[in-house]
Amino acid sequence: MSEAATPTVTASPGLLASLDPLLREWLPRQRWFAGKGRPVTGFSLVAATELLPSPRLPAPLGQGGAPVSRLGLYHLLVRAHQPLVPAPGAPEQPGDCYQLLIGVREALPPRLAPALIGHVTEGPLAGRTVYDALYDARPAEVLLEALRTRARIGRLRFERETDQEIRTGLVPRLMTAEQSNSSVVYGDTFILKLLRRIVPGVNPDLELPLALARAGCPRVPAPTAWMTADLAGRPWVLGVLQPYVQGATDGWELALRELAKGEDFAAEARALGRATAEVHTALARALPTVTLGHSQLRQLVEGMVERLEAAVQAVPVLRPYAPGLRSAFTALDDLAAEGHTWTAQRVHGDLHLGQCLRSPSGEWSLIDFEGEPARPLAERRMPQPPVRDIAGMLRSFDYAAHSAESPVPGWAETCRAAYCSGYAEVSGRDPRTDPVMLRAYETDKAIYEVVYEARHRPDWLPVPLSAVRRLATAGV
Ligand SMILES: Nc1ncnc2c1ncn2[C@@H]1O[C@H](COP(=O)(O)OP(=O)(O)O)[C@@H](O)[C@H]1O
Ligand SMILES: O=P(O)(O)O[C@H]1O[C@H](CO)[C@@H](O[C@H]2O[C@H](CO)[C@@H](O)[C@H](O)[C@H]2O)[C@H](O)[C@H]1O
Repeated sequence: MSEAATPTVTASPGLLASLDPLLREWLPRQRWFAGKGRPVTGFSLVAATELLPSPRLPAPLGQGGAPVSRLGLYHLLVRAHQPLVPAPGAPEQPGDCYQLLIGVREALPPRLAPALIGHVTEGPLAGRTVYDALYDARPAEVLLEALRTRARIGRLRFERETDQEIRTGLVPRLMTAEQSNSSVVYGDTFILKLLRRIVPGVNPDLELPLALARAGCPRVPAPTAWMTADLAGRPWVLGVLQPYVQGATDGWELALRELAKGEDFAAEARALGRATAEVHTALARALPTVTLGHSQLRQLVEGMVERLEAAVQAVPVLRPYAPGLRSAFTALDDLAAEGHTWTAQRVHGDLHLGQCLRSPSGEWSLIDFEGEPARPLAERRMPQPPVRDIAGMLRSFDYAAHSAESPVPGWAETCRAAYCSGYAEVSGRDPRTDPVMLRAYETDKAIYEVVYEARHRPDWLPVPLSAVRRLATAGV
């Protein structure tokens, strides 16, 4: 029986207490930590699974003189407690749940220095060093082996599509790019995305690619296997394994490369429009669609107005544009009041150039169907007008044009037109024939981007702000 398939204990008394002070320091420094700006004041354990038993001190010899494993491995789901606001004495509450893979060693070899969480001084792991085990080959192999063998370990469930095989001996490497989650590439054959912030229920990052692949849509890397936790009778999606598109370039990189050469991007933008329409058409066939009448539209518009108001509070530079931006939303409500209806369906939910991969043979795939992670899961899984994704891509062309070292006049406009034409060729619907909905979603996205940039990349703030200026006056 492989180590990964060995049934193990699902909790180790005192484990979390001994890690607590180290995690309080380490967790907020991670790129994927969603509660930035507020301290972590404690943790509660959602689930703990021992995947490899921890080394004993001093490291003993096993039977026949063979050394016993020097690596322990825990899979943890922990809820971080944080104050509601970053003020001293503010009431705290259990917040987001995070997935951690904790490696335990007596000492960390230098190659694992970037993975260090800290040295444990108390409790069952006292005297050992703990670290983010995804940086280490052996723990990453344990996960792949569990997926390959469809293991069940404690509450962890490793599933695989019945017609998909995973061969052994694939060498893992952690992707080090700054991301919302953590991904490990295995021998350039598979990529395992481990979700970091975990929510109960079906996650669209598995649900949608699986539905698309099963419907025969070739525009997504088809999930090969996935990992869930069975908690309180519900599956919590923890990770998805997909084929790795070797030599792929993402749309953002490609667009910037073409811009630097002064080239237009129309042919690729058209292909991206076609790919988006293929995905939308397949999603509309595979999953429910609904008709949005006035009352549903009103709710949608109210959501947009609320986000605008919250954004104005968070980023006051938006204030002078608020009336113009609001008019983009009320125009939509007016159209609905006249009896206009729209079809809503499952969509990508956070589409931009960085979410599109082009293979060396020129085929486009869409990835990362998680939606906007900050929004509640139920909202992310609701049918929505497909124009939402289109607006996301149009914003992305605008971002690329603004990021060019030497601007190419008309570049974004050409991309927009080509993308919409490509979309119309496949779907039969040109998004430009629905300008009120398009403006409303572009406005909503630009406002989101203003908040995102103010929080994460203040140097980029002028990019969405220039769109805000344009969109605030577009209806006047
Ligand atoms: N199937 C794939 N083949 C090749 N590279 C991929 C694949 N899926 C994701 N990637 C790479 O991994 C990066 C992160 O993936 P993504 O799903 O966007 O994760 P995150 O939610 O962490 O941002 C992508 O930008 C892309 O470079
Ligand atoms: O990468 P995520 O899916 O987590 O998305 C977040 O980060 C994106 C930036 O990395 C941000 O996208 C914005 O910047 C992009 C260029 O870097 C641009 O192509 C997008 O159009 C623009 O929205 C995204 O908004 C945010 O959710």
